[in-house]
Amino acid sequence: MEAGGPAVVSQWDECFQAAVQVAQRAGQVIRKAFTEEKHVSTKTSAADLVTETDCLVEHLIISELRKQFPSHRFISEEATAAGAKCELTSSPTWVIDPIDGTCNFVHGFPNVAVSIGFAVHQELEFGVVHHCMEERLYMARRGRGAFCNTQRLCASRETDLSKALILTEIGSKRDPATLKLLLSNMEQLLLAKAHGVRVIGSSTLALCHLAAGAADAYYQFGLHCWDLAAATVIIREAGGIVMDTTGGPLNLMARRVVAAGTQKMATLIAQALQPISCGQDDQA
Ligand SMILES: O=P(O)(O)O[C@@H]1[C@H](O)[C@@H](O)[C@H](O)[C@@H](O)[C@@H]1O
Ligand SMILES: [Mg+2]
Ligand SMILES: [Mg+2]
Repeated sequence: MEAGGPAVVSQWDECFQAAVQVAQRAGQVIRKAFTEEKHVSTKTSAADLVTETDCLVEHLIISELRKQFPSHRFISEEATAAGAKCELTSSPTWVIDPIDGTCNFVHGFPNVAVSIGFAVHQELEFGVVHHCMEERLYMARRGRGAFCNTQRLCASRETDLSKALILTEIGSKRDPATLKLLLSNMEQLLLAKAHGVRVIGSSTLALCHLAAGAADAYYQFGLHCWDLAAATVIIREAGGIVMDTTGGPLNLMARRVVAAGTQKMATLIAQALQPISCGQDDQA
C-alpha cells in the first residue's frame, strides 16, 4: 500500500474493532462492581457462581454487538446457563464469557477477564481477552500475530516436562470421582518433575499467560467454548499449540484442552493425563 493511499480494509476489521471497544467498556463495568456488594447465585454446583454483573455485562456486550451486526449469532455463558442452544454453525458467531473468574470476582481476587471470540464457518477469526483488573488487553487476529496491549506475544519453546510450569483449572464439577482424577493428573505431572502446577481461577487468563510465554503448558477437562475461543486464537498467533486432550485437533465444544508452546510439550502433557468426562457444550 503506497504512503497516504487508502487504508486497506480487510474482512472482519469492523467486528474486531467492535470487540475491542465493547471488551473495554465491559471491563470498566466489572472494575466498578469489583469492590461493590454482589448478589451471588449458583448454577451447576455450589462452586459454579454467577452474579448480577455477569448477566449485566453479557447483556451489554451482546446488545451492542447485535445492534452493529444483527445477522450474527451469539454463544455466551449466561444465556447458555439459562437454556439457550450452544451451537456453532457456519454463520459469523460471537463466543462470549462476560466474566471469566466469577469466583475470583466474588472474593475480590483480581484474576478476572472478559473473553470475546469470533468464528466464521466454524473457524476462529479473532479473540479479545480483557484482563480488566490489570488493564491488559490480549488480542489476536488469525494470521496477524498476538499482542498484549502493544507488546507482541511469543509462546514458550520449552520441550522438557521437567522444566515446565503447567497451568490448569479445577472447574466446578466437584464429585469425589472427578476430584480424585483431577488430583491424580496433577500428581502425575509433579512426579514427572514439572517445576510447578498453578491454578489461578480463570482459564482464559491462564491461557493468555501461556500465549505470553509465562507458562509452558495448560490443560483442563470441564472448561467451556466461551473460555477457549478467544484464547485459542491468541495462543496460536503466539506460535503455540491448542489441541484435544487425545492429541487430535481441538474441538471447541468438547470441554477439554491441552495447550502448550510446542507440539512436543503438548504431546507429553496429553500422554500424562487420565481423561475426565465432562460432556460437550453442544449436547444438552
Ligand atoms: O468464572 P467462570 O467463567 O464461571 O469459570 C472460569 C472458567 O470458565 C472455568 O473453566 C474455570 O475452571 C474456573 O476456575 C473459572 O472461574
Ligand atoms: Mg464466566
Ligand atoms: Mg469462564
